[in-house]
Amino acid sequence: MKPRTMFEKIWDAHVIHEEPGKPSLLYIDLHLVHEVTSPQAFEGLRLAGRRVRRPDLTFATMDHNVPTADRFNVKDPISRQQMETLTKNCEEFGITLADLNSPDQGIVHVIGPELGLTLPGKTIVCGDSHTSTHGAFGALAFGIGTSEVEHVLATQCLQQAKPKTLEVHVKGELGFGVTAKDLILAIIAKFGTDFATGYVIEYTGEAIRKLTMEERMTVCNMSIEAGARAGLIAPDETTFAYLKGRRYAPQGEDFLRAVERWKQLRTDPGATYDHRVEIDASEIAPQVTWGTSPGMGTDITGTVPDPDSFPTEAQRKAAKDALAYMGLTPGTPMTAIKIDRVFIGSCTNGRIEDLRRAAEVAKGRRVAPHVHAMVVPGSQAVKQQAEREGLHLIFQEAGFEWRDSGCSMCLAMNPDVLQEGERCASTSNRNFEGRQGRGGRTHLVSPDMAAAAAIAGHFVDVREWKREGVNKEVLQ
Ligand SMILES: CC(C)[C@H](C(=O)O)[C@@H](O)C(=O)O
Ligand code: SF4
Repeated sequence: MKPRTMFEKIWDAHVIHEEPGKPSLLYIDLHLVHEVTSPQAFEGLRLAGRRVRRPDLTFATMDHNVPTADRFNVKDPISRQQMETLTKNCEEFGITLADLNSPDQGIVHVIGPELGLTLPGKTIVCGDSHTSTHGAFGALAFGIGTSEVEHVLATQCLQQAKPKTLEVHVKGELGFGVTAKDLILAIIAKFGTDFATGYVIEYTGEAIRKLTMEERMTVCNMSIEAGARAGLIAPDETTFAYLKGRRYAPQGEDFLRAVERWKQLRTDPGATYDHRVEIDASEIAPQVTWGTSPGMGTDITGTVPDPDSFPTEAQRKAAKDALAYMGLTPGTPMTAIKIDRVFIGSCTNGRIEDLRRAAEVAKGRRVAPHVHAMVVPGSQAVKQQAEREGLHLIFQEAGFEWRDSGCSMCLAMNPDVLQEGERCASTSNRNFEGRQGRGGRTHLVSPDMAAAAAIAGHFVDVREWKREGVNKEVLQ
């Protein structure tokens, strides 16, 4: 048999029908549902008198609209309606729902892996662009639109044009204090926000193999910000160890058999990708974005760029507009940018390891007096775990707010929003105009960098803070 990439193996195993020049019909193994993109889909089913084809392969949660300070007090009428509608729909159609009372509730892309719903080799869809997160397990996972949500609910199948394959090879090793978030931000800054349009990325190389599952999720999460349909990382011992014992993962003998199958998923030697790019992890510094797209970022040691330094007219204009919106002046050192708010959370960086990293930086220090900082666990399970480890106390003692799980300030769909002109160090994945609130200014960073910025009141090179023997007081 011809050598195949991991993408081709998963694709081939799920194609139900194929015709030249037409999209293929794919079988979907797991359909994740949240309150924002599902109401019309269920309504469509109801109008057509259809049932959900596989309620057992469908799993729902509420995340975008959930208030994180007082979660049962949903004041916004649209938010409340979306959440109530989801509850009603799940009851009527027999779908398991992690609602506000459930210890399983959380951001859809955090709970799927946590519960072991996300497994290697599966096809996974959700009406949400960051479904790419689940690719960290070697699952083909991508976002779909509301009409497609309805189609999958009704049939458990989906029409899809076959994407091309792109290898992003990450050689070397990430340096001290440099995280998976910095890696993906650097990849997007280097190759652009559309370099992977039409492709499924497979991340390969030494640096990727060394990442933990949570770090791999951070990388795959932002594949969509590079334009990719999905991101994939081959499952290995790290993956299997993470999945072992998870509630919905195969158990006992079944697990061992599954591992044998999952091992076959990796790209065969000699298989070719449609395109390939390479980056050296050892050359990456902690990143901070300065603009209004995730690709507009630079090293913490750098400066706000001069729009005139960009090669094309379109880029020059985009940079100029972005700096005007962000209220930044070319040549300003990144470390001189003062911030008002800090948000640590989201499906990019709201998992336990992210909170541990941030807590390590925050420990024994104080949030700067002019900064309002908050930590929002990605799920209730993450929250429980963090509290067992005492991380909440570290954060609270340092002056961070400690919240309940939800999308929170990743996007302005709940009470956590930036005010006009406020500047935020955020561990989320999008820095578009108005993303965190009208007129709000978002700088994307790692959890480590966000925690350090909260304390200093401006961006700092967290590597300095992490080096042993350094006098903390002096650095502040
Ligand atoms: C609300 C939802 C449809 C949206 C998405 O698809 O990604 C949101 O999660 C986001 O991050 O912008
Ligand atoms: S945390 Fe942000 S990116 Fe993730 S699903 Fe929620 S809104 Fe979308």
